[in-house]
Amino acid sequence: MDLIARISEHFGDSARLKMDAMDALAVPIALAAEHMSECLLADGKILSCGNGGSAADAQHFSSELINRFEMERPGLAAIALSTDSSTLTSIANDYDFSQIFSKQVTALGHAGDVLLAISTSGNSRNVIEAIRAAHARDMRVVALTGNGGGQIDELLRDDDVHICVPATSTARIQEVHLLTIHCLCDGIDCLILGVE
Ligand SMILES: O=C(CO)[C@@H](O)[C@H](O)[C@H](O)[C@H](O)COP(=O)(O)O
Ligand SMILES: [Zn+2]
Repeated sequence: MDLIARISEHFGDSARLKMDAMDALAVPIALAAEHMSECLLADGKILSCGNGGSAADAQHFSSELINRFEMERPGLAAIALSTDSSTLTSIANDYDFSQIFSKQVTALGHAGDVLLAISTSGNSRNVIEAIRAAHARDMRVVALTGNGGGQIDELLRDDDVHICVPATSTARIQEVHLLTIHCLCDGIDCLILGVE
């Protein structure tokens, strides 16, 4: 087993995908940053959700809004829906795992808020139900997906934003999702602080 060769391949694949995806993703990422900054400036908040690595991404994003990214600014309103073990276990136990995010969206979401829905396959039931709940609350959705967007692609509305990574490997898609999240944080900071 030539581990060095495998590592070189991972680095090469990841770097190539990032460069290849830039043309397709720059416009929807910029649009998502505009929607999110408008929402935050209007006293709205951003809810975020996902499973596994995408749960970590949802938390990563909300912590960079609540605390800071790279520029000094006031904290921004964001809640990751994957963090409260009492809420998550009681919803999964009493109802169904597919409702762990949607019940939180219904309880916490208001018209004008934004849901950042993260799924590499686009097919995770609990993320799909969260999107349905956001629409029912008149919230906009920013979907971060891959694999063609799966069922989430069919669910999104015209005023939602779909950032779909053109890849099939979960790991590679997640790597572009993290870069996208940092672009969103930077875009939000620039728009809110009026950086030229
Ligand atoms: O991080 C990884 C694999 O890299 C996994 O934990 C992955 O996030 C989980 O399998 C998720 O359940 C996949 O869900 P999704 O991205 O398809 O919505
Ligand atoms: Zn970060």
